[in-house]
Amino acid sequence: MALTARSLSLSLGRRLVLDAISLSVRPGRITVLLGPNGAGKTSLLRCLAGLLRPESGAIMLDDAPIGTLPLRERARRIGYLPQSAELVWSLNARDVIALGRHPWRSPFAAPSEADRAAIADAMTATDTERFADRPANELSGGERARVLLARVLAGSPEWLLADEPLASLDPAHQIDILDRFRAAADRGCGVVIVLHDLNHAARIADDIALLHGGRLVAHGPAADTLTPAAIAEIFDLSVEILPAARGYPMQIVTCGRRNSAE
Ligand SMILES: Nc1ncnc2c1ncn2[C@@H]1O[C@H](COP(=O)(O)OP(=O)(O)OP(=O)(O)O)[C@@H](O)[C@H]1O
Repeated sequence: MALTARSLSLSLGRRLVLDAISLSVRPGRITVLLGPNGAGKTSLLRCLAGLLRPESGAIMLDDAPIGTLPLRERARRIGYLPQSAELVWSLNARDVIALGRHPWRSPFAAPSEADRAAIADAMTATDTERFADRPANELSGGERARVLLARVLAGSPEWLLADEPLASLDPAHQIDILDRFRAAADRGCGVVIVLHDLNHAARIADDIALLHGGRLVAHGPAADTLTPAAIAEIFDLSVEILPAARGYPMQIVTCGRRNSAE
């Protein structure tokens, strides 16, 4: 079982944003996509979710091109959390989260026991019970982000694709959510996350995919990919790598821009 990009190229407008990317991610593992702004992380994630059609190459889910899967099956199997989502519905947070069960429900049927359990689990995982009955469009940015993540988790997807899920969360909820991604992977879910924080990436990733200018520069365990040389090259940063400490397999200390720190 795998979610695979085969020689994937994508242009948006006149810009080549993904250039012959080949990458395979597996169930039970967390893959973090890292790279500077504009590197192509969101574009790759949207292709993996079947939301963007590449101009060449293919996305395969197991042995099937993703575009050949019925939409309902795709929605059941792949949970996609976009980078930012407006909440335009005047629904309370609980009802927004319950929308995550949509691919599993029959029209007009009452929620099943499985639906209710999945929604409750997702709310616990994201600590959203406290504001479950408030209108979702009146929540703070971080509260809204947790509701939208809960909505994806409620769908119990086999593949969880999340684009900067920590961006508006406070530090405690960032750690909670990283732990949730780990728990999902431990249950066999394949997780792909776009992050910007190098230490969060090192903490959570089984594998890191480094993107730069639409190309896949490296793919493998953090210790092999997050080297000072690679970070200097891709992010134009000078860093020191310190040994493992307190749950972090390595600590990346940013010293400054590559040139100014020399
Ligand atoms: N609709 C579009 N039309 C033209 N170019 C686009 C479009 N959407 C994105 N791009 C370009 O594609 C490139 C990759 O964008 P993408 O959003 O995938 O990058 P990213 O790595 O996720 O960046 P960030 O870290 O800033 O979120 C960028 O150069 C961006 O300007």
